Amino acid sequence: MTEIVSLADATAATIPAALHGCVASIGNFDGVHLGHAALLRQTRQLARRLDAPTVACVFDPHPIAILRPDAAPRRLSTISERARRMERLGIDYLVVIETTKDLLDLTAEAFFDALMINNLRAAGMVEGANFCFGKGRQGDVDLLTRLCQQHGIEFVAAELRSEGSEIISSTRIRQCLADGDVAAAHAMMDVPHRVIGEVLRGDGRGRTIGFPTANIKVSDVVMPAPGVYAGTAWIDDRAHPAAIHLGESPTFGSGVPEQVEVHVMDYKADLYGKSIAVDFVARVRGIERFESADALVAQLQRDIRSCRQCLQTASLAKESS
Ligand SMILES: Cc1cc2nc3c(=O)[nH]c(=O)nc-3n(C[C@H](O)[C@H](O)[C@H](O)COP(=O)(O)O)c2cc1C
Ligand SMILES: Nc1ncnc2c1ncn2[C@@H]1O[C@H](COP(=O)(O)OP(=O)(O)OP(=O)(O)O)[C@@H](O)[C@H]1O
Repeated sequence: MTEIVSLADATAATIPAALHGCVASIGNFDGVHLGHAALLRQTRQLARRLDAPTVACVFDPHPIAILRPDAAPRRLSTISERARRMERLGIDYLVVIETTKDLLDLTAEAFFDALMINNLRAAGMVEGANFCFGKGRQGDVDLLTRLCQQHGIEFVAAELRSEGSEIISSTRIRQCLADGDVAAAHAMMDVPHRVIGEVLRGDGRGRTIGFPTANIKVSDVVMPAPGVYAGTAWIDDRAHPAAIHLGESPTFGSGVPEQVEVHVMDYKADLYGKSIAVDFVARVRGIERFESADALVAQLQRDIRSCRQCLQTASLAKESS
């Protein structure tokens, strides 16, 4: 289990002693994509060699939310989802550092002293070549290498992983989702994009047309572009194939732009009040306005077939990879 440790003030040496002497990596690790995973595996390897615990440090809220609130990106993954993904990579602790203006004002050297030396007393560090730290992102990997040398901390520079011709990053994955390309986001994270929320009562129209939908109130994560998607609904820890409608319902002149409605296939029980996780696997089509409820129903029947096919193809691709 990756244990979540909150650090309200990184400049006060309050981290639990169990983390002292760790091998650490700092970042946002939003989405815990394949680049992050490769880096965190190296963190694990170095920690094995040094017989040390493994620590990933993230900032919450995202630093941009403090520096330029209007430009702050929505997160790909909640903190607990990041911990869940890190568990499989052998990370013992996820330190969540509260981002404050004072913290972001520290020079690179002062930030390193506060977190790595006084708090974590790190034995090792692993970062990618594009890592920056300290006020105005002035500290780079060259400076980090020197600081680690001075303090007898073993430093490993992780190679940057790419997909296609471009480096994988959380920013790139957010862009894929904004374009509705959930399959590309999936390819870069190794898991589909996930939203989690409570099932609320909708207008009840879905049931009357033979396609009941669970209306989800989603937490503050990135939403893919409006459209119809094939996905998986996780109910009580069990996976069910699903057809997802994200956006307004122009046929009925109802709904709101980020409305998530999930038709869980082959499922009959009442879902109201339950919290469910929804994974976006493949995009099927855009939202359309239909001339009648019958025309929508005919399209929904085709959508269900397309969704089943997409899910089968995705699971075969996963098996063969
Ligand atoms: C897979 C799927 C695709 C849908 N596609 C459309 C669409 O293209 N246009 C539209 O107006 N509504 C679409 N709907 C939304 C239905 O209009 C909506 O689910 C229905 O109004 C039920 O809403 P309610 O449960 O809030 O009553 C789709 C629903 C599902 C489950
Ligand atoms: N593609 C990658 N391959 C290997 N390491 C990476 C990759 N992307 C980021 N890293 C490293 O992971 C750590 C955490 O980085 P961070 O969370 O800022 O990732 P990011 O995906 O680049 O995010 P953003 O898009 O918000 O800049 C840093 O050491 C960074 O250099």
